[in-house]
Amino acid sequence: DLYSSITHLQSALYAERDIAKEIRDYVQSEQERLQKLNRLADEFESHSATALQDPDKYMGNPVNAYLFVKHFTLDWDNDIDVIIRNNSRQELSSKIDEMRQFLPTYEDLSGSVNALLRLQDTYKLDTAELASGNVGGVSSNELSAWDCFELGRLAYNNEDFYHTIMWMDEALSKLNKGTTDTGVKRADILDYLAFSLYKQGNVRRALKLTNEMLVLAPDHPRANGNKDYYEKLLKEEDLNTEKRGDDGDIINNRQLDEYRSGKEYSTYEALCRGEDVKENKYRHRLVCRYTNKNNNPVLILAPAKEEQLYLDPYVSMFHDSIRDHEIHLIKHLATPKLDRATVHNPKTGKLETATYRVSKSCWLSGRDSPDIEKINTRISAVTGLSMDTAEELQIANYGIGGQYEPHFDFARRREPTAFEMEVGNRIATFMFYISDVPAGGATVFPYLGLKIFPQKGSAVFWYNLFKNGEGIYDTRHAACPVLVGSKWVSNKWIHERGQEFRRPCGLKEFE
Ligand SMILES: O=C(O)CCC(=O)C(=O)O
Ligand SMILES: [Fe+2]
Repeated sequence: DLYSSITHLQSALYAERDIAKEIRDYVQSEQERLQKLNRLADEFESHSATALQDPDKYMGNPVNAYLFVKHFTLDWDNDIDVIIRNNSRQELSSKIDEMRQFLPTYEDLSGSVNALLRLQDTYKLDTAELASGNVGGVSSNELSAWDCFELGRLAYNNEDFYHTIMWMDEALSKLNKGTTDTGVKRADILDYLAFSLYKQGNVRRALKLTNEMLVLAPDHPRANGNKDYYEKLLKEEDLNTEKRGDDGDIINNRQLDEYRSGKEYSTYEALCRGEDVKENKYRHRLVCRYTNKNNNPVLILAPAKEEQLYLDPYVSMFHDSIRDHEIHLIKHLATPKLDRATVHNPKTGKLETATYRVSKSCWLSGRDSPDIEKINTRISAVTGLSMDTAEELQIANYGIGGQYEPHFDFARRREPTAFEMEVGNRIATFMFYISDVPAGGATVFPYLGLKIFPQKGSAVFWYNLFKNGEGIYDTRHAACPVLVGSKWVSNKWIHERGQEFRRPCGLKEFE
């Protein structure tokens, strides 16, 4: 999901605008064509009316006969046919077909639904709140009963009955509130809802809803069969087990938690929601300070504003460490572009304007711009580390739901290729936030209990390796799913080689 990019959907917005223009042009030319057709009908009417007064006399005139015949042969092919035929409609639909490549697909639809459902779980978002257009405090468009129904249906197709129930319930309640929705019928919602409830073990409510459905659609074949089946199941249950005592809504968060195995994942999700999961051991010793390692001249006028976040392992944040114009440049260099170009179309043999998606590299170096080189110099000044073995600046853009699950930035012993690298392992990570994120998208360290919410222009820095070269496993970290907005980060990985004098190796972890 690292690159689940929002820029793709943004390109679709341009395509939407262009399609609107094509439709307007089409309507305009159609209106002109219809006017011409009207005039043509007028001409035909008056001509035939005159001629039919005395057809023998009229056609007996050779000039009249010639003009009449010419009208339906030469004139027809040259002018009239063009007016009658609707070429522009063909043209419109082929232009729209051409633009389809930029428009969202069914794959995007299921991607966006999966993202939404995942966010709903991670951030414990209430279905009704979400449907009313409140995404964790940020407002969005409201969902209609039909929108909720389709969301539930997509979950159902993935056999995700848990979410099907939530969204079908919401579709029902929207319908009950009497929104003027024609897209979905109550019986259809009940159909999906009842079956999903049965699948999740809630036979009692499944039966109740199936009975309700049979009132609306008495001849529904599946519902009649299901009703008998559910009744049989419940009778057996009554005979074999004690009563549960309620109407058995056993779908709750506890079930979901059990489904999500592993404590790390739940710590990760709790941190993402902004919960405090651990006391920071170093809280009383952390400082905010101006740093200038090695009295680097780059920083004498504007020392780096450092905020320590953790001491062992060392994690800190550098505020205002990249300028707006640099951020602008980085995004510009890294964004896939829609370019218009005039090209030769082999089908028509003409020069035509076409729209292309031009993909730019997500890795930037000093070769791309001298400003990127300046950024390197600054990272070196701030961290005191050499940039000789730093990788190119890596740009990542996370769209809605985009996340990066817990991982290490250094290579483990069992990944031999990384150890064969001449530049060594990744000794440290320096990561810029180059956007704000309205909701979600924190960087979290589950073992340290650290949660860092992106601030445009700030950077996070940490060491991945002890002085003896061993990996610091406590640096395991993750990027939380983006709830609202688009998150941009830019990573600089710094390697061991070249740091011999700046951060000398030791035999132990710290000496
Ligand atoms: O985007 C983030 O917050 C973390 C990214 C990260 O850990 C990585 O790219 O290695
Ligand atoms: Fe990372």
